[in-house]
Amino acid sequence: MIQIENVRKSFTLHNQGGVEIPVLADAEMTVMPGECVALTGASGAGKSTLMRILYGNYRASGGRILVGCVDIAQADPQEIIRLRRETLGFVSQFLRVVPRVPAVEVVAEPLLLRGIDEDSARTRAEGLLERLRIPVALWSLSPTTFSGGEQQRVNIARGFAAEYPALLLDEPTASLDPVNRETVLQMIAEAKARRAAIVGIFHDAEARARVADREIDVSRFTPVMQ
Ligand SMILES: Nc1ncnc2c1ncn2[C@@H]1O[C@H](COP(=O)(O)OP(=O)(O)OP(=O)(O)O)[C@@H](O)[C@H]1O
Repeated sequence: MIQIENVRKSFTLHNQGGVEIPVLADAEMTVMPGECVALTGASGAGKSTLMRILYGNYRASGGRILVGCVDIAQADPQEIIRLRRETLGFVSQFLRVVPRVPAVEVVAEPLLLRGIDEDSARTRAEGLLERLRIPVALWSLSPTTFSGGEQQRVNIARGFAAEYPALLLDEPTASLDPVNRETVLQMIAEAKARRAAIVGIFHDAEARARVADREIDVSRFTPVMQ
């Protein structure tokens, strides 16, 4: 479902004399449907960079990144938008809050974009908010004023709403209490059971051990300095 081959990435710092920072070289990885792969490695190894490349936020300097049959390294912006709508979800660490949009609409949006009717989308969104213990009184409010953990749960509800075949998770349990953390681990297990291919960064070692089938240490892709 997700396959990367020979991926390279270096950053050019244009505002600092064009300095090149090589971050990844010869990165390879395959994630099958129903599998969860955890990216590990020291701080600065390139875990977030690899996730952003997989989501199409950063363009790889070379190589192939297949999600389904789309090569993200070559895809144009329209193809990436379609891929994100139909195939690839991303639960980032922080919710990008749009003022005045109620939490329930934030969660339902990916479903509406897929053409699901408003009532069904809303029912599913409410079900997820309830499961993640967001108080009903907050559903119709913008998450702008929500606590860190509440925002993270709204973000998780949004990421899991559409049941994507491929899912990227960046620290999904980071600021959660034990009960909600347990719910999220269960949701990840259910996504695997419905054959989603998952790539995650989990600093929480116990969570990682519970959901990940394999670990890939990203430092093995650190370029050798000449
Ligand atoms: N936009 C950018 N411009 C320049 N350099 C960047 C950029 N993003 C990341 N880097 C560099 O790439 C390297 C890898 O960073 P990255 O955030 O991917 O590491 P990480 O493994 O996710 O670390 P952490 O566990 O601390 O989040 C770092 O040296 C960082 O400085």
